[in-house]
Amino acid sequence: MSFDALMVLSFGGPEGPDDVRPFLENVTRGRGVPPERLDEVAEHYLHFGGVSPLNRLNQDIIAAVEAELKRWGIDMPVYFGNRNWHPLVEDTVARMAADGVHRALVLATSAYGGYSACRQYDEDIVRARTAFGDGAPDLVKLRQFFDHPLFVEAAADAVRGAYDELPPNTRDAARLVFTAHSIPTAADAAAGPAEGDGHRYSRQVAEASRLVAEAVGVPEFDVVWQSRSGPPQVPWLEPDIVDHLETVRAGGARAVVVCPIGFVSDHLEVIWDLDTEARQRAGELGMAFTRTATVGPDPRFAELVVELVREHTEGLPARKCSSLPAAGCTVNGEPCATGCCAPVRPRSS
Ligand SMILES: CC1=C(CCC(=O)O)c2cc3nc(cc4[nH]c(cc5[nH]c(cc1n2)c(C)c5CCC(=O)O)c(CCC(=O)O)c4C)C(CCC(=O)O)=C3C
Ligand SMILES: [Fe+2]
Repeated sequence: MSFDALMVLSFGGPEGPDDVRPFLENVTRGRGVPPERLDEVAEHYLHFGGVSPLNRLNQDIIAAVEAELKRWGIDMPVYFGNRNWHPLVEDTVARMAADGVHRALVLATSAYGGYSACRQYDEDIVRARTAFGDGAPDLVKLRQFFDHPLFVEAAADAVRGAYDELPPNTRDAARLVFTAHSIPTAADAAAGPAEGDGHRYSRQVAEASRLVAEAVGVPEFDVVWQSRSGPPQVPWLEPDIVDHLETVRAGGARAVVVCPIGFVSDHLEVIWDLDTEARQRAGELGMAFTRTATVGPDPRFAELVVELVREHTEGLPARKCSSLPAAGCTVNGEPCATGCCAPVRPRSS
């Protein structure tokens, strides 16, 4: 099938101190995130001058994908739109329509299923198309890629690189720990098709972690969570990385290699929650700490994106390393299966 364009659809992040509050309001509208948590997160952004690294990193990804498309002789402009900050997906879809785009592919910058990682990007697509009205371009979302060999290989190389950074005398006693964004346990239970048994997000994260550890040849590792939000009485996936470091130390480790397998880019939750908080906790516990690079800047990430594009334009077979479903390919934001990854709204208190 032919497509006129590719849109990279991401989360968005503030570009300066004055953006931080309105950005956070956009992210958390109607989601029951307590104001104290918002104050805390605003501080994290302000610590970096109110600028999230995410937008620039996405621009870098776009430049690499443009070059890779060109290398394959694929003539496809790449657009950029976000859920929560400028350029907002609504504006991008309007610009695409004005440029004469009738049908486009969409890369959501998350490898996984689940409401926040997949279905919410479908909602963004619906919102943007509805805002434009008649004549909005058709938008076909690329599938989840957590077990694509290029994703796994790029992450595995990053893990190898992180081991090399550890003081040599700690390497043999280092523990490999994978992290992904925590979500409410109810959201994880609802992840996947309505008819399925849920937990699509946590299972895919565990599977990606297993594949990467296997590629590196590390037999024992942990999968934990980070960046919990929401009110304390609502259960989220646990343990948290910072708490988990104590368990790692108690197990006799002298160093920890943390791989943020849940993310494509070194965005704020990676550089704050891992490089600042987790690193500090590891130091207090007397452990060496290294955090692996995310895969976004690796040339294999752009190769992966172009492979996903070619699955649609050339019928290229989907390469996968696991037997877990890689769903999330949707048309105009319709769920990929009945009730797939339906939102679990927090009960308002
Ligand atoms: C699964 C998942 C991903 C991975 C998939 C993907 O990448 O899409 C992800 C990515 C990201 N999350 C990000 C930032 C934030 N997430 C928040 C809040 C939340 N995240 C959630 C889940 C996820 N989040 C959830 C269930 C909430 C609770 C509120 C709600 O139900 O929506 C909040 C509110 C404050 C708080 O932390 O409480 C912020 C600021 C940024 C940008 C960082 C930057 O600016 O550099 C990125 C890439
Ligand atoms: Fe988040």
